[in-house]
Amino acid sequence: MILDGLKIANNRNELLKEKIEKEINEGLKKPKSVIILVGNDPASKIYVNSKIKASAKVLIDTELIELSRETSEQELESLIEKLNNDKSVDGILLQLPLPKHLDEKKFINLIENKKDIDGFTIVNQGKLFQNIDATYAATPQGIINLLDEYKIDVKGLNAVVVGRSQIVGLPIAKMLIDRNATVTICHSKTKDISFYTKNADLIVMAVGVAGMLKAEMVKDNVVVIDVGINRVDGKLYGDVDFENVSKKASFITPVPKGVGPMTINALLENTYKVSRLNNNKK
Ligand SMILES: Nc1nc(=O)c2c([nH]1)NC[C@@H]1CN(c3ccc(C(=O)N[C@@H](CCC(=O)O)C(=O)O)cc3)C=[N+]21
Repeated sequence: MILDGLKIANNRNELLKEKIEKEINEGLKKPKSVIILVGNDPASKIYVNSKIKASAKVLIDTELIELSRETSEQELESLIEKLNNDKSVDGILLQLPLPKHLDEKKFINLIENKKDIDGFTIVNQGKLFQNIDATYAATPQGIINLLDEYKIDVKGLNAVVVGRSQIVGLPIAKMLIDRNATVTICHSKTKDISFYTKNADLIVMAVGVAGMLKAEMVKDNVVVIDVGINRVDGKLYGDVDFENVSKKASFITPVPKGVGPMTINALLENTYKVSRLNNNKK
């Protein structure tokens, strides 16, 4: 069965829109996020545009600030500080990757925690790891929302996460542990990934290698979550050999229309959340 991320995300976005609409009628301000895009990476532009479109549909205002590839550290720093201090701005999203001369960690952590709709700052990441309510990273949160919507209970499952990034692999592993899965994290130096995946009830692929998870690497009835977005000759592929793995899987996400739209939905839900915390200060 295909886990229809697009449909679920659309449903959740519709509910969010109704909630925001009602609050606007009651006199509250629209939530507002600012997206900072440095340089003109074509993939980043596509993602940013889809975030702006999705925001408009749920009545969240967005402002896009495009900076040149040559933006200095000083310029980016003062922009983030200005947005931190602007009470009309609820959320700030610094689109990654940044050009090489700009240190991503440094700038992400300049964003005020309460405006960090990505959940990427040290404090918000730390709050996830200490089970304190916060904005959590959108892709792992979106995956959990998708599993919840399909009532897939991960308790007691052998879960294998392939990929150990700060923004997907590590936080999804933590979220799955919290839901009582037994989690193994594999990565580029793992000797034999299929040793782990063959015994897995749930696999999260988040590495960025097109078609890496093959049918012979999984058991029957596995649940497969594909976070990969790999563009090959203009076509989009996940990290899973979908055609063959889908024959063995009980549930599987497609690419596109799987995790991607759920990520955007989680970002919108985070934006709404921070805006309502910020509201009394406007
Ligand atoms: N600060 C920051 N926050 C992010 O959340 C962030 C980021 N930087 N940098 C890049 C990644 C990537 N990302 C995606 C979001 C949606 C889709 C998405 O909706 N994809 C569509 C397909 C879109 C297409 O055709 O390319 C789908 O899967 O159906 C994909 C990728 C968010 N990211």
